[in-house]
Amino acid sequence: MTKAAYLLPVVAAALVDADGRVLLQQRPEGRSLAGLWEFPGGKVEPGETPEAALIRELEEELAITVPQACLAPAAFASAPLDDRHLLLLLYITRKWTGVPRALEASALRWVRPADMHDLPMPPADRPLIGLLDALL
Ligand SMILES: Nc1nc2c([nH]c(=O)n2[C@H]2C[C@H](O)[C@@H](COP(=O)(O)OP(=O)(O)OP(=O)(O)O)O2)c(=O)[nH]1
Repeated sequence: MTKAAYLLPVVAAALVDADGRVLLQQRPEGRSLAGLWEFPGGKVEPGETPEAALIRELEEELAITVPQACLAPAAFASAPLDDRHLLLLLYITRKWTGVPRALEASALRWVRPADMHDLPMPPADRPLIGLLDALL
């Protein structure tokens, strides 16, 4: 059996608009995976629930507020990431307050899942595209 690497829990959101498009953000220069298009979110801090972490990240990154009841667990990804092992929990949300602004990302873009195949995304996100397409 392969020895498990240190698990890195990350939460992310597929914000879905009325046309079934999903908000992606571009990781800025100077960070790991720079230039790639990702789902907004980030690392779960020690002592934080996944949902609280996601609500915090969405405020910090996009200046939007999402009620916990509007976060629907949807899919996950499991992939090696450097010397750790990423466990990415993806939630779907269709309701939030505020207009998303790129406070940390270099750009935002609304994309249909079928069109995500043509965008550079982190390798862990690839299996999530088909799952999202089936769910939306
Ligand atoms: N938010 C988000 N992170 C993702 C996705 N796919 C993926 O591999 N990741 C990785 C990138 C990061 O290593 C980690 C998210 O943590 P973070 O966004 O808070 O990371 P960070 O830039 O602050 O820190 P670092 O990676 O530069 O060390 O998960 C995704 O779709 N959304």
